[in-house]
Amino acid sequence: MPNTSNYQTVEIDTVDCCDEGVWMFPRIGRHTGDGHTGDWRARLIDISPPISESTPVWPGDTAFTRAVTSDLGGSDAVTINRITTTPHIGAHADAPAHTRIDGATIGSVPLEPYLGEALVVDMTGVDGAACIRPVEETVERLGGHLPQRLILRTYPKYPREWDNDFAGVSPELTHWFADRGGVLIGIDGASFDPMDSKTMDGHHAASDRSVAILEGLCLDDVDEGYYELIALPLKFLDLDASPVRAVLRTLPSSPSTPTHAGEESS
Ligand SMILES: N[C@@H](CC(=O)c1ccccc1NC=O)C(=O)O
Ligand SMILES: [Zn+2]
Repeated sequence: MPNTSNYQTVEIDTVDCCDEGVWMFPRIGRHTGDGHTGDWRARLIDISPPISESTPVWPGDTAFTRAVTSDLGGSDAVTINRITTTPHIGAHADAPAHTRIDGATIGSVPLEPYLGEALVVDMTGVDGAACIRPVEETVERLGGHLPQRLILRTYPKYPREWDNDFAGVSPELTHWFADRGGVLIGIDGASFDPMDSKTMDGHHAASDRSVAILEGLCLDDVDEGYYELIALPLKFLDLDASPVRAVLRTLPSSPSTPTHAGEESS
């Protein structure tokens, strides 16, 4: 059978990030969309922090623990763990049910927001909640295109321990983005609202505008620019959130994607 796919996996590199590494899946192929032709290499960048018993969680929330219930190291035929954890751990998706009594649970939200083109914006120099101006500036600098997903980097280095001072997402940014067709906002901080919030305005703005929420993304070494986001929540029917395995796949237009226009790919 001829390979009719646009892409071929050719090798795997790893680059350090968040202890466990950003995985790079260099792929080579012919990209025929976006006006690009010829060979290019796509990388898969893992933006999920590792989950283990040392992963920080919200003070008072349920930490990750595990216990072996069946053990290959003993006399059992298989190894099985039992886990206990808050679903708000590591990279995770919040459901409307997290802040709304009648809100949808994570198992019943639509999946489209969690897959597709995303813009990563560097907010590391911004004080307080992520706001509109840096997004406008980045969009302007990159040629004016605003995709439906926005990923906000506020940490120069993702914290290994709990940080009380994470930046939330301003409700104004969520409304501005939703007005322009936005369907998802992701952030590296632990929550859309500051730790002392009682009103959860950042979460409510997202629910009001049907903007999906990702929190706890590890964006170390991710440059500003356009990527494909892949970060599906699990189908937990009754839960308020779900961990996600979040990755960014580079596009021909992503930072440092080499293109060799005109060359034939095999
Ligand atoms: N909004 C945070 C979680 C959160 O707010 C929280 C988690 C555990 C215990 C208390 C919390 N918030 C306020 O009391 C999140 O979405 O991950
Ligand atoms: Zn959360």
